Amino acid sequence: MASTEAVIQASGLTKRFGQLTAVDDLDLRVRRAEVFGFLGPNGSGKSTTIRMLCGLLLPSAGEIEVLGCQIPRDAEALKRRIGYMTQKFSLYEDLSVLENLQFLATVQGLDKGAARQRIAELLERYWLSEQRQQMAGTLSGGQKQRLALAGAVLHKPDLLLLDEPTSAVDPQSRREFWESLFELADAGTTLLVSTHYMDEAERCTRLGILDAGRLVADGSPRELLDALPGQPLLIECAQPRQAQRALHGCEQVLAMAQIGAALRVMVNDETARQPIEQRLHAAQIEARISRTEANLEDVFVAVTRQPVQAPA
Ligand SMILES: Nc1ncnc2c1ncn2[C@@H]1O[C@H](COP(=O)(O)OP(=O)(O)OP(=O)(O)O)[C@@H](O)[C@H]1O
Repeated sequence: MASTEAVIQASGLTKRFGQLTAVDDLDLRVRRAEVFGFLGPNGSGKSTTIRMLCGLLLPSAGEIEVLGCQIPRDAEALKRRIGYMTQKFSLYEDLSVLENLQFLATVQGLDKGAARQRIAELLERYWLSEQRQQMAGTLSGGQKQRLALAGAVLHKPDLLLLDEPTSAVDPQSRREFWESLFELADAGTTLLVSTHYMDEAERCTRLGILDAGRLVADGSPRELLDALPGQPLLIECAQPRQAQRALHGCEQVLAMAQIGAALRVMVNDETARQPIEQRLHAAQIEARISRTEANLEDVFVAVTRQPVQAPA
C-alpha cells in the first residue's frame, strides 16, 4: 500500500523551448512506493517533465521537490538517490556486461567489496549471469534493457524514473520487465514510468495523462475509468476509417478512435445508437454496433482526443 508521503512534488512546472511550451504549468504529486504511470501522445511533454524532475533539464518556471531535495539546487545530491533509465540504451556497447556494472559502481562510489556483492546479486536477479562477459552491444533488446535496469538500481535508489523503458522489446520481455518493477515497488522503491502501452498503464497504481504539456487526468486506473463522461460503443465493420469519417461531427459522439479493425466511440448513453446507425447507413457502411466495457484506451482518447500511439 502506498503511503501518503510525497516523493515527487512539482507545482507550476513549465518548460519552454523558444515559442513552444513543452510542459505547461504542471502540478504533480507522486507518493512513496507508488507505481505512477505517465501517459500522453507523442510530444506531450513526458520526457521533458521526467528530465526536469531528475535535474537534467532546467525548468523555465515552477517548483520541484524530489525526495526532499529542491531541484535544480540540490540536483547533485539527488543523483545519488535516484535511478534514471530511458528507451535509448545508454551503457557502453563495447564493454562487457560485468565491466559496465563495475564502471557504474565506481561512478556511484561503491567500495570494491560492496560492488562485487551487489553486481553478483543483480546479474542473478536480472538473468544476466551467463552473459556477464558478453559485450553489451551484442545483447538482445530484452537483455540490454535488463542490464540498463540493473545499472539504474545498482546504488539502491529510493526513486526510479523510467522513460518508455519497454518501447524496444517484445511482449514477453515487457511482462518480465514489469515483474521486476513490481519487485522494486514491493521493496519500497517509488516508480515513475512513462509508457504508450495501455496494458502497462493498467498495472500502475496511479496515472497521469499529459496532453500538449498539461496534466489532463490524474488518478488510479479505477478512478479514471469511473470518471469517464460516457460509455463506449464498439463499431465493427470492414471500413472503420470510413465509419470514423461518417460519424465525424455527430453531436452524440463525445470521442472516437480506431483500435485495430474496430472503432470505439464514446457516447453519453444508448440514445446515441440510432443517430449513429443512421449516419453509417447513409454512408452505406454495414456495421455491428455493441456495448463494450470501458478501458483505459477510452480514458486516453476522451482526455486527449487522440488514439493511443504505441511504438511499432
Ligand atoms: N531540447 C529541445 N529543444 C526544442 N524542443 C524540444 C526539446 N526537447 C523536447 N522538445 C519538444 O518538446 C515537446 C515535448 O517533447 P517530449 O520529448 O517531452 O514529449 P514526449 O511526451 O516524451 O514524447 P514521446 O512520447 O514521443 O517520447 C516536443 O514538441 C519536442 O519536440
